[in-house]
Amino acid sequence: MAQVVAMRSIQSLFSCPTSGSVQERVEKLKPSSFASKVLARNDKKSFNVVFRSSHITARKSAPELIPVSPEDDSKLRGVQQFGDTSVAMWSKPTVRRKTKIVCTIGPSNNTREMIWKLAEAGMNVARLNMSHGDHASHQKVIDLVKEYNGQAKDNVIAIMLDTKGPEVRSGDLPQPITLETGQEFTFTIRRGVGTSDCLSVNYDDFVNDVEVGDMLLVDGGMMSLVVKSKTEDSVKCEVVDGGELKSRRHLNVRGKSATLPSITGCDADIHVIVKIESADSIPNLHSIITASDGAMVARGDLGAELPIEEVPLLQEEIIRIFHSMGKAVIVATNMLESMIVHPMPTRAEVSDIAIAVREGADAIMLSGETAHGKFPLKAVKVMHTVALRTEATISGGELPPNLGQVFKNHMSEMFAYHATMMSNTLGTSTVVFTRSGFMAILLSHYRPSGTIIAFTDEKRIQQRLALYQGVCPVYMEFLDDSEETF
Ligand SMILES: Nc1ncnc2c1ncn2[C@@H]1O[C@H](COP(=O)(O)OP(=O)(O)O)[C@@H](O)[C@H]1O
Ligand SMILES: C=C(OP(=O)(O)O)C(=O)O
Repeated sequence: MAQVVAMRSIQSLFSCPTSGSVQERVEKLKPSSFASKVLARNDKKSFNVVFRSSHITARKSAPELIPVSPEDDSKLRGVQQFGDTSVAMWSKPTVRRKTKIVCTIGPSNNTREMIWKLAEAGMNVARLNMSHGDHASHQKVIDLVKEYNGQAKDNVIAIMLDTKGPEVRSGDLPQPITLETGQEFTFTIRRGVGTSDCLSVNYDDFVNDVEVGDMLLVDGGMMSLVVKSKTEDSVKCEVVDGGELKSRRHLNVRGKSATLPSITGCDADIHVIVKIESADSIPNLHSIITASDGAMVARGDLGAELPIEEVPLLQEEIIRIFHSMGKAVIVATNMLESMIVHPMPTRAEVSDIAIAVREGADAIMLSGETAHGKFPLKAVKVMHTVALRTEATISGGELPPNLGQVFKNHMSEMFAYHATMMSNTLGTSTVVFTRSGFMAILLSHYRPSGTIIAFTDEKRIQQRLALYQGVCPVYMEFLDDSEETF
């Protein structure tokens, strides 16, 4: 069953003035005087009550639940007011953030308390990087997310397993070592080596793949070494840019893709998101799209294998191509890197988030910022606020160019297209009833201005839909008679 209904959204407490001049907006954004601060605090109280007391039902209007901490409420009121770009006849569409946030789970946030707090702060997808941690620790996180989902009515968290794919990594070290510029350092394919001048790599063909003169990049270029000589099992290098080398770091050869075996098949009923991380994948994007449900723009590895100046162009291109084919795209790596150690992002990082949102990414990702950073919650809140603010400036109504050619199901596309048109014109949310998730994904593809509230009778599908731009997935039991369900 898949049914689409255009639905009017609650206006809640938000007022909707027209966008105003830049000067007016700047005035509004200036720090408030004491009097207005007191007012804002009083406002916040009622604002919270209204938000927290909303529930989603099939018949009632859509709720205005925003996964955000209470202290952000006053800021968000501002966001809504300044971002009214709606062309809608009746009202401004909902202010729920559409771009989803992926948080990598690691030592900084793998507790029950932190998973709950991250979810409340805006996490939509929990990512487990299988290159780190062990199965038991990942299982614990999966159980915690399931527990959270079990008690959260309408804020479900998807789980993304980042499998140990075809990547070259250095081995484990008892403690980080310092590489000094100019020193000799050896990588070996022998297992279990981890001293101050020699370290294992996890890839047996490493010695065959690299050549004398190649530049090896650690963590996408945080450190680099030039290859001086090779033996049967080792590669002797000289450190060009030194630094602190920790366990299990990414290794790339500048400008080369490793000839690593890739995953060839998968029987499980899972969504497959491919990581676009090698130079080799770029000419093959079209076949990759067909074989996957979406893509992650792995900017770290991409920027190591290709010249860094190509990364923003590739990001835009990958988003465009995957989106035009109706597939999800996640923009990953370094989005708020400085927040691993600082409580405030750089302005360039804020711009980076805004660009990914404007380019139409379904999701934006935090890696070390949440996995081992000092400010995981603050990082999520920054991402949430910047995405929401940016989305408020994007006018809806632009349709993907290849209408009727993506999903090969013209009737569904027609429904999705016209529902999007209607909801944009009326300034409403869209409600869809979907068993497989297909119709919700199709609607997301058209990027309506309002939220897509997707009711499904499959918990698995509800979780999966959490990744898609603009989709608010809600579980409900469907009755045999669809009239009764509605
Ligand atoms: N499950 C985990 N256990 C321990 N540390 C982790 C885990 N997941 C991530 N980390 C830490 O967070 C960092 C950033 O995560 P991520 O970007 O996924 O890793 P990487 O860049 O190594 O591929 C990792 O380098 C690692 O130090
Ligand atoms: C996302 C990436 O991979 P990882 O998290 O494994 O560093 C990347 O290379 O950008």
